[in-house]
Amino acid sequence: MPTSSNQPLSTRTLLLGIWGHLSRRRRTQLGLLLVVMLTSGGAELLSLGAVMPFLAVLSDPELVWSQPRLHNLAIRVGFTKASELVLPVMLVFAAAAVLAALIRLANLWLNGRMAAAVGSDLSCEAYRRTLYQPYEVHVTRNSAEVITAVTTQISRTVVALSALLQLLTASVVAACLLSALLLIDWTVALGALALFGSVYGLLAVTTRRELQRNGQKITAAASQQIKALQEGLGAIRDVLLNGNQHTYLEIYRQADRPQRILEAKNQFIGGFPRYAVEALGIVAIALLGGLLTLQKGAGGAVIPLLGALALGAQRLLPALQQIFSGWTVLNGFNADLAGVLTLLNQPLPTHANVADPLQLRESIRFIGVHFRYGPEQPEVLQGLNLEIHRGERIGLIGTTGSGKSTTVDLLMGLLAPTAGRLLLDGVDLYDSSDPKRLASWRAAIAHVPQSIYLADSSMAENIAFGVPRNQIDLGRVKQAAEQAQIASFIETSPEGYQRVVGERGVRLSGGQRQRIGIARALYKNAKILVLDEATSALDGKTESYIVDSINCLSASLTLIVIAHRLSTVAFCDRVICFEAGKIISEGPPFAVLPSRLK
Ligand SMILES: Nc1ncnc2c1ncn2[C@@H]1O[C@H](COP(=O)(O)OP(=O)(O)OP(=O)(O)O)[C@@H](O)[C@H]1O
Repeated sequence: MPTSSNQPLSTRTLLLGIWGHLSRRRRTQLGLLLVVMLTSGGAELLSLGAVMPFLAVLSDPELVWSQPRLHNLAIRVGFTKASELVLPVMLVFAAAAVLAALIRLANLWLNGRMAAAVGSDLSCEAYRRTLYQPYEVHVTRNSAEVITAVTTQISRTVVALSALLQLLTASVVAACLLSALLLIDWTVALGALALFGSVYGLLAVTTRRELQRNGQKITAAASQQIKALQEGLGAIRDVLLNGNQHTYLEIYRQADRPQRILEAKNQFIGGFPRYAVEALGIVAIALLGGLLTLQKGAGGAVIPLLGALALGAQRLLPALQQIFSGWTVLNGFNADLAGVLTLLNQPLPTHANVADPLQLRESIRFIGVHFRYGPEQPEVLQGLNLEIHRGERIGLIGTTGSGKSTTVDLLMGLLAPTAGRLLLDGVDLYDSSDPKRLASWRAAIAHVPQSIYLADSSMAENIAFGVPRNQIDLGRVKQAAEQAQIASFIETSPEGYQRVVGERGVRLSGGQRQRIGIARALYKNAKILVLDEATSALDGKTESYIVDSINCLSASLTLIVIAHRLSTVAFCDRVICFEAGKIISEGPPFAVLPSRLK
């Protein structure tokens, strides 16, 4: 399952793992973004460097004018007296500040765009890899956890990436500001670094564990929240009948409340040092001001130095705070990064996914097939031996849970045998020399499952399921609908095949949903048709019309019908009866069914 393990990987390892999934183009863009960050830092350096001359000229222009080097430079540029220096120096200072702000702004915008682009790449890649997982992976997963991973965890990963980019920008800016402060007064710069560095360092060491622990709990609660929503809304009929909304609300609340509280806690940890450190900064500057005045005397020499240091601190402290809060976000979202990385690390199948349908010539054969849903699970099929010939109509019957649906899932290549072999015309379905064999076999089969999933789109789109809207063959849709005995119902509505069925087909009856499912399977025009309790909601007359039209399809159509209603399989060539994962009897319906009907 795509959640983090109990032993969290370090944030660095997770980020490197995610980096490994980025395309070369994105990595190049991130490299260019680093250049923008460096420029941003350079601009900060420039604007801070411009403060000293600006304040020096403002506080005492004559002092500057009296410096031989500056004086010569000013004369060469065309100035004649000290007071003329004020305006140009002010303009240079303002221009440097505006330029620095513009570059930071561009940097901020690019950071956001880059985090969004990387987030979208990761999100699509995580979903792509999830979709490509074999069916056995899907049946053992909890869908709420998958939905949480593909939605919430990806969104939180985007926030973490954005925080990382801001952290990097702030680190470059802080390094540049510190270099400027080192040039202005190295003792003060080093003192500031030691003071603020140790405060933030101490906080980082003491809060890291808690941030990560909270993050893990938030992820688990987010998954519980989606589960609670799915359960409450999925069982809405029962909830309304039983009037137990409060029970479902309580389940939801128990997942939601701790999540919000933990999120607030992590946000507080990331934000609270700001106020403490700012106060510390002001105290340090006040102390420094007093000290410098005592040392150098009040007036002109102290003000520019103090001004530059104050401005440096005013810029440096937010940068340090951004580094810290970015770091807290990364650690707090550690569990989400781990979840996303687990999705990204899902292996992609080596065999092809799309292929032309396989033409079955003779038979499908199960030889000593065993199956279990997991290493710890009981055996569901126990040495199944069965041969189905091309064009045969086979009925599968038996007690509930005896393994009929599992058998057809194996037959369709959705599940692979735990032991034994499945042969198509004598060749193993999992023959490794033909990477297209499995996809080609799946393409040859149409299936109507026990519960049909209907998308909240039109009848036509639901029948031609998964076909892009502009490629739907409406003629084929109508033909399939007629064969499935649903055409007259669809055509009575003014919107006809464009009528929307509602989420999961809520606007339809159970029998109508089933007939759309049958029409969907018939649209595929497959040579092998599997009906798993596909007509259970239909009245006997409608069922027999459908069976008649399926029987007329083609002599070469191989039909496998699972049914509890024994009359449904009475038309089959052969009926196979299952019990506890084994075939207990098989033969023509007249031989097998009477004993079952007793
Ligand atoms: N995803 C799964 N994980 C674990 N066990 C499963 C899973 N799906 C089915 N089983 C188990 O496998 C056994 C066979 O189930 P299967 O659905 O094949 O039976 P069935 O004969 O089709 O039943 P029914 O007639 O009720 O549809 C059952 O005991 C069931 O509990």
